[in-house]
Amino acid sequence: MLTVRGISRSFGDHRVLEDISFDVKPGRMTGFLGANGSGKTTTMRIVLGVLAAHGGTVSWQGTEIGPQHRPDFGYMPEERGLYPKMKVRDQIAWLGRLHGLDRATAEASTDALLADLELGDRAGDRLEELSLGNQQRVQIAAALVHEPDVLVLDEPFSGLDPIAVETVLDVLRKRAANGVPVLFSSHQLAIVERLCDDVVIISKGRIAAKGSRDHLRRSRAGERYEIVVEEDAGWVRDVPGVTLVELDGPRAVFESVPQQVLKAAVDRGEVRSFTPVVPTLDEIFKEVI
Ligand SMILES: Nc1ncnc2c1ncn2[C@@H]1O[C@H](COP(=O)(O)OP(=O)(O)OP(=O)(O)O)[C@@H](O)[C@H]1O
Repeated sequence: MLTVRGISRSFGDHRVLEDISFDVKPGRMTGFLGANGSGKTTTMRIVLGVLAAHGGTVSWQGTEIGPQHRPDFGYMPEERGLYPKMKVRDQIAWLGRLHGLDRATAEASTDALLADLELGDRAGDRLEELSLGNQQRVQIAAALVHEPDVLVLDEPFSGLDPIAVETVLDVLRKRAANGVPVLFSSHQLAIVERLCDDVVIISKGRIAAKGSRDHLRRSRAGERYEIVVEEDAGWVRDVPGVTLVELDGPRAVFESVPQQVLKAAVDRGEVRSFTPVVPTLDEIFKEVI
């Protein structure tokens, strides 16, 4: 498990991280969310050890991380750092060798990854000849080529079309299914909602919410319900104690006194559906940041 405890960091007088703690568990995809400038990249750089924290610790498998752990990590930095003029396959295999793989293993791993990322036919092209989305996939290959034990990916889905997102998702899920903890930042909340098991949301350098995606959503479901009836649901606002949140013809979203609303609806005629409203990650995000 990757454990982040009490991390703080300032740049000059500007405190950008304060008491950041979370876990990235084996086999789980952890989405790291926050508005622009909230401190995601700074946190990930500290996790990787490329930036020092001013307080707190980062541990991997119970040991505080140090340079000896570098080969265990697969890192996709925010500032993408590959060589535009180098051929895709040569570049990825070379990175594999830099991480200690022998030539045959590096090449085999490169070929398998390029195939999984649907880049096999671009293997002999120079990076600069690829579209931005395909260059992004090459960056992902670069982070994965040495079969790292833990993945830290800064915005791996930015710039990908929906089909490419699926391709990359499959590749990352495969790693997670093999027990690799995956931490990734993203602004694409719909993707995070589908993909991640756990979520960490930071706001202005502090943890705003964290936990399993499902628990986070359920725990914030609160007292909100949706009812759909046969005809206009405007009467819901007249039920004593109710707070009407939204009304759209036969559909009403409201808070409190669910039993009374349901009983009134049954008395009036057919109820099409009656469900608690579980907030989306998008709604939780907007509420906590
Ligand atoms: N090297 C640096 N020197 C000074 N300030 C920095 C430095 N790196 C980051 N910051 C500041 O730290 C804060 C957090 O930045 P960071 O890049 O971690 O945010 P982020 O959540 O990754 O944002 P984004 O979503 O826009 O990528 C910002 O206010 C940024 O200006």
